[in-house]
Amino acid sequence: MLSANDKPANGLSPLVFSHLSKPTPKTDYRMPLNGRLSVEMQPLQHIWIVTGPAGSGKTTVAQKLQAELGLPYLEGDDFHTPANKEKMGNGIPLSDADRWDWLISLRDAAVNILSPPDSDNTPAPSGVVMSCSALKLKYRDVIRIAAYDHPSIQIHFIYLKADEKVLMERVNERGGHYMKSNMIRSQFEALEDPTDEKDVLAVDVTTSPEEVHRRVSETVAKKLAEYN
Ligand SMILES: Nc1ncnc2c1ncn2[C@@H]1O[C@H](COP(=O)(O)OP(=O)(O)OP(=O)(O)O)[C@@H](O)[C@H]1O
Ligand SMILES: O=C(O)[C@H](O)[C@@H](O)[C@H](O)[C@H](O)CO
Repeated sequence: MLSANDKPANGLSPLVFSHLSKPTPKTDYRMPLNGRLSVEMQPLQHIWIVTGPAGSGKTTVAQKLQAELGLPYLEGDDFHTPANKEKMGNGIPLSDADRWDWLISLRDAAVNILSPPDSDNTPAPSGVVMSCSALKLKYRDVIRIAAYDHPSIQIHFIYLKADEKVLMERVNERGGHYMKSNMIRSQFEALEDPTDEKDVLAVDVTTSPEEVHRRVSETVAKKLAEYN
């Protein structure tokens, strides 16, 4: 159950850092200096980050969600350097240092999609869906910086929850992907379960893809209804 403090108020971003102090909303210099909209009136935009260890179904879920919401999509795997992919393909887990630039580039790509240059003559989308394992709290915090810098951005992690055995089976059956089942143990070793973080929507994915999609759709719809 949400408390009044959890509800988004008047277009201002709710604080997504559960462990940092609340920033004073800054003037957004993307707004025209003589702009008629005050910072508080900027439309909210959502970043939906489908998260979880390898094999949890991030790509499967995120693609369906982006189609359903009609939003642009960023596939986290596409942002890894060839060196990172080669490392994972050779069964070597990524280090924090390997993941740092990847997380920053993914976050910046999401922010850029939400703020197309005026010259594009395209309206800014109301959100973006991305897949990103974001296994540790500090990795999720790298993404949360987007909302810290842009108070109109709302961050939502959709955490796909399943145990190691289930993911091992799924990845074993999947062909043609650099990430093999020998990496699942290390993914769980790195995982800091995000379920209790304020901006996390946890979904049990130990069920069929159709049921997972239904659960995710329902969870996202409920979250969006809080903004009405
Ligand atoms: N609910 C499900 N039930 C059974 N199999 C599933 C389910 N969801 C996804 N899969 C299958 O499990 C495998 C992993 O799914 P997917 O590639 O979407 O996961 P991922 O989290 O994006 O993985 P990675 O992080 O390694 O890229 C795929 O073969 C996919 O078809
Ligand atoms: O943080 C990581 O170790 C990586 O991001 C992996 O999770 C992969 O990108 C993905 O899951 C590969 O299949």
